[in-house]
Amino acid sequence: MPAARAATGTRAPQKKQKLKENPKPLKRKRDQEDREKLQHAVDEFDLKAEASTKFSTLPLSQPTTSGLEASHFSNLTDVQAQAIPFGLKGRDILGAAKTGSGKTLAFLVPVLEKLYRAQWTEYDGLGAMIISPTRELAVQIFEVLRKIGRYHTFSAGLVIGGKSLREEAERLGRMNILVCTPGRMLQHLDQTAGIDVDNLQILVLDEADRIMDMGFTSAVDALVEHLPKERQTMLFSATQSKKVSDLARLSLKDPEYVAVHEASASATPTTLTQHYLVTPLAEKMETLYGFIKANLKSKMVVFLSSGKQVRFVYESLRHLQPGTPLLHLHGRQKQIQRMEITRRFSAAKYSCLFATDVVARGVDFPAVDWVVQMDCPEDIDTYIHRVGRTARYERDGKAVLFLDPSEEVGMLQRLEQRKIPIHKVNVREKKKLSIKNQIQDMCFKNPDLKYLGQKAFISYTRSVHLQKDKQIFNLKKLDLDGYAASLGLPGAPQIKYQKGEDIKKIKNAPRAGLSSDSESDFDENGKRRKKKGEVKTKYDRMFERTNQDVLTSHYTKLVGDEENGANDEEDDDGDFLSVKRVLEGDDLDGKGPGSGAKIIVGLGGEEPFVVDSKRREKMLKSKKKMLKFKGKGDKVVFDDDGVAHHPYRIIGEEDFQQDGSAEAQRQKFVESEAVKVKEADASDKQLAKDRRREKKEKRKAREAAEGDEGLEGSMPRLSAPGDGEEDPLALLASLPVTGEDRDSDAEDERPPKKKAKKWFQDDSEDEREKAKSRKGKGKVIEVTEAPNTLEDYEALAAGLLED
Ligand SMILES: Nc1ncnc2c1ncn2[C@@H]1O[C@H](COP(=O)(O)OP(=O)(O)OP(=O)(O)O)[C@@H](O)[C@H]1O
Repeated sequence: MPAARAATGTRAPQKKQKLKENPKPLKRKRDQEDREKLQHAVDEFDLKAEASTKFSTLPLSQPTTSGLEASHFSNLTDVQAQAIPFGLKGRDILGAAKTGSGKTLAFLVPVLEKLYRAQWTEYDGLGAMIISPTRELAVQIFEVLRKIGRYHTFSAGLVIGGKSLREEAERLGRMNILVCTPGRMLQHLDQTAGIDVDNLQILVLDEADRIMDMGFTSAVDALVEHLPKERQTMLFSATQSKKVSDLARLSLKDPEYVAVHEASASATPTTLTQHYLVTPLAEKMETLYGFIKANLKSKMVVFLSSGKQVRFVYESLRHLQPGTPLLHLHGRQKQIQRMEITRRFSAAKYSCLFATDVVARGVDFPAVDWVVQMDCPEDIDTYIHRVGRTARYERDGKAVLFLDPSEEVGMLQRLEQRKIPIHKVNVREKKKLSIKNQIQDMCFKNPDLKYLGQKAFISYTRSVHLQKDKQIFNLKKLDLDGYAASLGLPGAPQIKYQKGEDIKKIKNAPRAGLSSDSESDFDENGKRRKKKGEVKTKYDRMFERTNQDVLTSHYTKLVGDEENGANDEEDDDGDFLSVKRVLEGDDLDGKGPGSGAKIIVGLGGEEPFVVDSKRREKMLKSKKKMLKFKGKGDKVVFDDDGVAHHPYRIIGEEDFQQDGSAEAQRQKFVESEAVKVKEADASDKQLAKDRRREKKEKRKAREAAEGDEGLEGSMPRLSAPGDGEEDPLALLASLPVTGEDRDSDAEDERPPKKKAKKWFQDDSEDEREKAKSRKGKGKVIEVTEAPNTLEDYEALAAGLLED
């Protein structure tokens, strides 16, 4: 079939040409081959062979290799060398390695490789989910992912809250890899349409033991419910346990247990030097201050047990200006603030950061010299993670733990059990700096600080009370009066405890309302945004007004923030214990309920409302209860002019008849209205007359002014003849009129009204009239006839030039 052959013959070169023009199919083919080769290399990779020491010896894709090189990662750390090969082979992993040993790359590299080999694209939905217990850590993981994944084409997102749910949700549908915190992610899975997790290939839990702690478990359980069972799962932490219940929950299949530090003597890095010192609770503030002053040329993190402690210590030491930049970070700060503080501390050479355990895990601050544990950690895992903020990746670091004499024995036992090498040091008496009086003085002058001190006291004693390990934590053995005095308080607040709470549960509990889009309920100043349809009363607005004096902020905390329950940290005591307010000597000066004194609020009722007890504070929150203090109020109606009147009332028939018969009353009404109309008519007429007269007078005045101006215009006044004196206005009068002046004088300059044309006048006559009127005012070139000859034009031009 020659025709057919011919046809193929002609088509073949065309196809070749097309391939040349469009190299995409060829590239795709090459990529496919590369991927197949890579998969083969991974399959062939011998897990039993001697562990690799360099990334270049691992079967990794070109984009990952380039990303690692560009980020200056070439040698593998122990945990990476052990975990990455298992990860590449798709095995589930339980990874435990010391702090700062490089666990992040140990899971990020397998994540990138798995999606690369699966040729993951934006249309395949979510391929990998990495869960972190804190926002700070999530941000950090995301940054490392961005660095090493820069040559890949995957889309990656960070889901940690801080933005409105809707804003986050819009982008989620397009992501291949998500780094998230458990609560927020669960919220999206429950509420956001369009997230496709059915294809999820790999799930990672960083700081897995923390995520599996009380408080997060239910969120993780619910989250895992949404995910497909067929997936690879990796769990990493510096303090990992093999708890079977957790593995079952996450449906790990025959997991590989990568425990790098088990072989070593200690669970902490060898480059870390660890000390403890015994200082009574009442002297902790002074010991800390002395320590900071002695290490001004250091970068240190000081761990405290609660956000309130952090705030008080930060605020009071800030006033004392120790001589190094102070920063503070805790979980109740706004996200943007937390990120900014993290950035500033990371960039600082010397600084002191007061923090809660929100940065105890995973956060990789560069070059930290000291970790100070001012409050004893709740357990040894927390101790290990806290001290792990220094001595990271082959660097040296030092740590010191402050212990009350009552905590020493118990804590040392626990540390010994975990083979943690720690040495006792003594505080040099010379170096101790007494700041008690200064703090008391500051609290006396500054009620805000005193209020923070009270809160710090309460939260500290509460945390000790709630700790499970009673061998270490024993409230009865603590000198609480001395502690209160060290915080600048005149006496220890009396506290009532409630039973049955768990400190871990409280610490890990997601912030009330945060699981909803609560963060969007607050504006950047931390004020609660008005919800749709919510009516604000005068009373609400009154409490929103801050900065009028220090006490308003106390009230905002007491009333506003307790209401929202999430914005500030001030609001979570009440559930577990309550402070019996004692009217203290120095509180009788009216410093607000925070200090046990009175506040008087005027609510429009007969008597002002006096807030002098907890019960009355609570009453302020109930609009219903406040009604009786607000007075009764009268009903009024407003007329068209906005004037208030008492409303019309229907009177009884007897009363009505007293004023005469209905007809008589009607007549009377008509007459009275007629009189009113007549009066109104007379006043209207008078008004119209007055207006006419006014107009007439104005017109006359204007005409008179026009007459004067005509006269003046013909008499130059530069030097008034005869008077011999220079007129101060003369120069002004000779100047051309400015635009503004012209406007204001527009009335006067209006051309005289055009006379009606007489029947014998033609247009040329009209022109002549105009010219005549202009003659007196300046030079006018009179053109009697249209120029005809060259001479005519020359004469005209000469005239114009002269002008
Ligand atoms: N292969 C490597 N080469 C050089 N530096 C590395 C390598 N791997 C990790 N690092 C660096 O070591 C530091 C600690 O790494 P990473 O944060 O992953 O530790 P970690 O084991 O997760 O610590 P933690 O238990 O505290 O979370 C980081 O600054 C990181 O850049």
